Amino acid sequence: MNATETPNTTGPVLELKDIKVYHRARSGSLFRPNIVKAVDGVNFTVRRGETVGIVGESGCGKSTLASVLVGLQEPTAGEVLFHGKPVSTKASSSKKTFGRDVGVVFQDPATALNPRMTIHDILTDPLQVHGIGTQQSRDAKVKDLLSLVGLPQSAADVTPHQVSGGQRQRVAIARALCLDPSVIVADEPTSALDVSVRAQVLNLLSDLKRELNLGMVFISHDIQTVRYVSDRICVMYFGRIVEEGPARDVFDRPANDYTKSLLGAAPSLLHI
Ligand SMILES: Nc1ncnc2c1ncn2[C@@H]1O[C@H](COP(=O)(O)OP(=O)(O)OP(=O)(O)O)[C@@H](O)[C@H]1O
Repeated sequence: MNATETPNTTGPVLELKDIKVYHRARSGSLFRPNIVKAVDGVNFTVRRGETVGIVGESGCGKSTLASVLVGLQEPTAGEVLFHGKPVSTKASSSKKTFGRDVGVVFQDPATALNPRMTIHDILTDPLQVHGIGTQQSRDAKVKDLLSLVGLPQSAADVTPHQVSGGQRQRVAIARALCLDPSVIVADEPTSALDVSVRAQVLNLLSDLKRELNLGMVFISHDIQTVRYVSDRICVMYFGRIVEEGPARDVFDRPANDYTKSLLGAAPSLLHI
């Protein structure tokens, strides 16, 4: 992606403009293809120090949107702006620059982390790939990251499968932070975790956003979880954002019928 080298620090760090991702469905024919509009004209902005929550039911396009946000998918139409400048996933050298500035946390740390690598190596690998630092400075970075995410220093020497699920997700968060990104995209980061540790991971993400002044995009099917961490909420339905606003307003005074139905169906915060 073609990220800018001289960031504009006052405006949004990330901006999506009329993003569309269309797929050709298997059910169509060669001459009359059926088109699936996975994302259909999405606009939103993320500023440093704020969490934007994206919520919607399965199939509404959240994962597709996440893959556009982290540069894994080229949109059919629309523009991603990073620090005010357009980026393109087609330009591979600049994609690397953008990739450094957007950290990603996926749903399941058990599959997202290489089970054969020690946590030390998992955390130094992105630094090595980008040719950043010396062995000594990378080792120091691992120490800083482990304490930042609340893991003991001894965790560096073990593999992901030797720590608990909640600790594994902390490792994944540390890895997302190791290149000092300005934005984190967290796609269902607590859905694969035990209920008992979900709140801890959510609190960690909120603390890191504040401490590091990160922009954060938090994606979940669960409106209660999204409410817990988000400053602003975008409600997605069939590829579109049908409601957007400050988390409290969306929660207390939902304007859209779909948002109301999501809220009506949501379990209490105790279940997150
Ligand atoms: N490669 C593809 N080809 C055809 N249709 C696709 C493709 N990828 C996604 N879709 C469709 O696009 C829509 C949005 O999918 P997406 O996975 O983004 O939704 P989601 O909200 O993340 O759902 P989930 O939470 O279940 O993953 C769905 O109808 C899905 O079937």
